[in-house]
Amino acid sequence: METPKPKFKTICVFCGSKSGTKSTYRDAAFELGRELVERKIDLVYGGGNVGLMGLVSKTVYDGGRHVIGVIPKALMRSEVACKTVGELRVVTDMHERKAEMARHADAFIALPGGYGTLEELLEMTTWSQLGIHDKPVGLLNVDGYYDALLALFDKGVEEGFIKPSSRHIILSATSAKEVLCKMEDFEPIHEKVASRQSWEIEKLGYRTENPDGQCITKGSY
Ligand SMILES: C/C(=C\CNc1ncnc2c1ncn2[C@@H]1O[C@H](COP(=O)(O)O)[C@@H](O)[C@H]1O)CO
Repeated sequence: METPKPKFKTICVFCGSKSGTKSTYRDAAFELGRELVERKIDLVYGGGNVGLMGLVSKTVYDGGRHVIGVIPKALMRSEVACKTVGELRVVTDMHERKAEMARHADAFIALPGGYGTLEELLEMTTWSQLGIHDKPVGLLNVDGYYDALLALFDKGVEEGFIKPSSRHIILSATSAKEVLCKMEDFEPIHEKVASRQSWEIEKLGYRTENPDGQCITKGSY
């Protein structure tokens, strides 16, 4: 019997530029890296060699998969270029970085992290809500790190700020295997809109079109 084609070719991982205080965060980063290798999935990420970012990228690279790091000029220092594994793409700013990471990825996963990780996770969630992309967004809730954030999203639904259907954009799980399974089963919430719109994220912006190819939304990140 033929092995089914892997659903994702490249996954973008958002995660801390620090490793956190518990070894479970490092274990989860390593486990995710190994799981990507096992499933023959390539990695795109923020390009740093520090914290959980460094751990995931090294694990995927050492496992023989392709790794693309996308880093803004301002964060780029010569010692980083030497230590970062895989292919390094230098972009002009943080906005271009996010668009470039999204363009390369078939799906997104966030591990524990700080403001940078949260900002990336929430932006990809917002783009999904708006129908700018229809790629799965996974959240690895290691050791309950994201419990408070998930509770806030539930409150957002209760208080009428988040649509119940949008609450399901973020696919949360406690292990790499589980989150990847959920992502494989993901059905885009914007199925109709997405099929009517063609979307593309170019280096400096995005554009969505109606079925006649006329531009209906255009902007830059
Ligand atoms: C250049 C180096 C360290 C500087 N730090 C970062 N390098 C690359 N990418 C980064 C860096 N800091 C944040 N990011 C992006 O945000 C996320 C992590 O931020 P957090 O606040 O630590 O959660 C991460 O996904 C990156 O895309 C030396 O390598």
